Amino acid sequence: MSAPEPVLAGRGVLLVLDGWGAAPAAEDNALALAHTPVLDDLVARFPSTLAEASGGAVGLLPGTVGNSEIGHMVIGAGRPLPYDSLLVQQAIDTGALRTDPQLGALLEKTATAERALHLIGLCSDGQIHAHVEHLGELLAAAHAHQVGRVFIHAITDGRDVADHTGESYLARVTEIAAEAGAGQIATVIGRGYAMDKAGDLDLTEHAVTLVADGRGTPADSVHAAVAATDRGDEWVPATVLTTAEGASVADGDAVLFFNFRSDRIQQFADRLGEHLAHTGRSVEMLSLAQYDTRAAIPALVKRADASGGLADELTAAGLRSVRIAETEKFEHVTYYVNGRDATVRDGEEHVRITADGKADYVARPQMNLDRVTTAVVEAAHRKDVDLVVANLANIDVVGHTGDLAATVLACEATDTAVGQILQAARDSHRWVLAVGDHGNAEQMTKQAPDGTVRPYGGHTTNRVPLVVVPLTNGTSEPVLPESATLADVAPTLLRLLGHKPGSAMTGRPLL
Ligand SMILES: O=C(O)[C@H](O)COP(=O)(O)O
Ligand SMILES: [Mn+2]
Ligand SMILES: [Mn+2]
Repeated sequence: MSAPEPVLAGRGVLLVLDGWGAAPAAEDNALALAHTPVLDDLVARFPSTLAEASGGAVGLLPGTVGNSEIGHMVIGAGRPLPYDSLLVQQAIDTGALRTDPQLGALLEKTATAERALHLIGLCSDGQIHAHVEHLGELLAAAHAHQVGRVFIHAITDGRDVADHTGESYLARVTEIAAEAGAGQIATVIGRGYAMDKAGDLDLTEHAVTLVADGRGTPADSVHAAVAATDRGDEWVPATVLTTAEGASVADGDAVLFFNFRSDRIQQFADRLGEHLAHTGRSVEMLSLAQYDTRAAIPALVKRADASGGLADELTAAGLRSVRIAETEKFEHVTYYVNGRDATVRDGEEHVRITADGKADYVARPQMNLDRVTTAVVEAAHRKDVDLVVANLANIDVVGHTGDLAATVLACEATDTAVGQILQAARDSHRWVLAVGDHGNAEQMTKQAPDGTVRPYGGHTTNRVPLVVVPLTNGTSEPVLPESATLADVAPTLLRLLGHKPGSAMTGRPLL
């Protein structure tokens, strides 16, 4: 007779610790510096492994840091998904982007009517929202179609790349334009204004009126633009370069957004479209990849299919899930885990914990973790909930500030919350799978292009801890494979729930 199955199927908790990466202890590893007895014990005492969460393992270009969108999409899909940045690069490599009929028609029309083309996007090689090198292909197409006036409305980063690197990326934009034979930087603004996703339209308005109406501080160089603030690249104020004449968007012009990720540019794209329409300007818009804007914007690169994931399998099995996160990561445990599908399926409940007042992550690294934890504990005690899916945002969101001390506090607050959630799971006879969606806090400095080591709040290519606290019959603890990827999470969750992996899943159950 075979040995009894050590792992019992039952109800459980998927706990995503956003930004929880694995790296050796170091003076810039906030997770190692933090006092985290719960997480230390969790990894030491229970079946655990390290999962690939970046590059080709999740559907990104090799060597590319992970991000929350693809991380949660792959956690849900149970397979790597070609991410928008990969699909854009493939379209560039095959020549498909440069010869795209939609792009060609827009450029032809703009050139013939002697109107201007406006390119808007994040100028860095962070590869989370955009890649500055994609500009080269778009500018080359504009040059080929002889578009006479091409204005680049540059958004500076400082969040996905080391801070105070904005000027070097803008210099690269100028080089790219010269190589392509088209384009000049017309305006500069920080992503804090242009890429807000929290609905703060006052911030967005700075970017809208800058690009549409030229409302900004005049500057005679990108150096002057970037130097106009000591708040870093994320908060460069709306700046108009006096070297670019007549760069406001006029009636009949064309706009092309070159961020490949939607979630932080869509608020700006929507508001710009509304502002131009309200001021009687008819402007055609295109986006490099598909956006979730209210008003549809034709996209040059379409999204990969992400259906057949966890959400579909839970529904097919008649299982109920509750999705819990605070605002910054709410879309991740719902829309992205579900494969960028906004359908709220039967048996799926959403709990969004909203912030009370304006977020200040350095001053309040605990964010709203207490209320998130309370909601997770409550859901865990419900017998009608098969799977609780929760994201604790602090390690990543505070990590993005680049402030090491605040991030250490965020890790410690997370540790306490995980302790409470593990206790609730024990009390309610639930298994727990805890996993990071990409790395962040384990590396809080990075060498900048000039060789200096600077604070770094961006993501990493490090593997992420994946730990299972199983329900067992007390015979033996399962052992997880030495290596895994985020694609193995959904098959493992279904196994822990007593179900087989979905037919579309290429990941495998880890126990
Ligand atoms: O948008 C952000 O906050 C960062 O650029 C990316 O972080 P995320 O991928 O964790 O959302
Ligand atoms: Mn994340
Ligand atoms: Mn992040």
